[in-house]
Amino acid sequence: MSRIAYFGPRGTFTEQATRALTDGDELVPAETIHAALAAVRKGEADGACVPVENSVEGAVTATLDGLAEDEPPLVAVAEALLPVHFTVVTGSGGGPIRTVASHPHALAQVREWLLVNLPEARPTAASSTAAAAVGVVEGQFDAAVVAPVAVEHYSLDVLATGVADVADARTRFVLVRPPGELPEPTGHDRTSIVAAAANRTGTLARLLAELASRGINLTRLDARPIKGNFGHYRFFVDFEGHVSEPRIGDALAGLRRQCAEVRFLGSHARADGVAATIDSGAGNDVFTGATDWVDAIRRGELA
Ligand SMILES: O=C(O)C(=O)C[C@]1(C(=O)O)C=C[C@@H](O)C=C1
Repeated sequence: MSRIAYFGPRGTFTEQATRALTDGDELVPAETIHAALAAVRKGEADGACVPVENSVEGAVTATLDGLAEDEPPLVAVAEALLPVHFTVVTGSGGGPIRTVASHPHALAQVREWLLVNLPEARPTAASSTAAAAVGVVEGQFDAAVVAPVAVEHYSLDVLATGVADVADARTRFVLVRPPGELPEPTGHDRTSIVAAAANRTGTLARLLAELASRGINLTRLDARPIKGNFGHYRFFVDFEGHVSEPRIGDALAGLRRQCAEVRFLGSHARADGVAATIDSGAGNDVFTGATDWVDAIRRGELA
């Protein structure tokens, strides 16, 4: 049985994702994303589950920075995609609702609902949706916007369920571990890297050209500042394919040549099961064939 840390406390969306990604493992809540990742780095947990991106609010920056900056590196081995529909809860005491707390991502995803349904309540940021639930139990806030799983853990009154300004909102979560055996390729994989490229004309274009010229489809591009170096950025690039494929290996080698600093963040199956689009003339057979051709020349068998 593995010990898996997750962004908690108990009752977050991340707990729901962790349950979906594990089977009989011991799940250990951590108060922050940083603490969940640190538990793995310190050897206190075998893996950690953290949110990466939300379809409404975009990147979860604490996760991106934690994966890019801290040592030792961690690698994503699986992902989960959860529909994000919130439950709005209150304490059992009744009374007027003057404050409504949640994770900033959650508050941003229900802003219109709050304006219509709780116009008098002041939105207040909490470290996670579940931390907001705890705050309601402890009398700090009158209401909270939480994950459905939170009502299993805390004694709260449910005011509304299925709350979301954007009906199709989703968050993607990853399970990260120390580098080790990689997941098998499935044909519907995602590879993630973070690269710090030199601040020169065309650097980002050259980096992306390594993927485009090999017919590799991007699934996400984010930039985060390199702290203490104003104007310098790291680029997070997710793309279709698995590092074990010749075409992806070739692209990674190209990226390595372009960038002073590249960190491999994992290759694993996509939760949405979308198969990689491979342009004609850019399949693995073409890459293997080209390498075989060079090898034959080197052996003196071809000209
Ligand atoms: O606070 C939680 O419940 C989380 O798991 C974090 C998080 C996020 O980081 O976006 C996850 C999903 C929702 O979009 C709101 C909050």
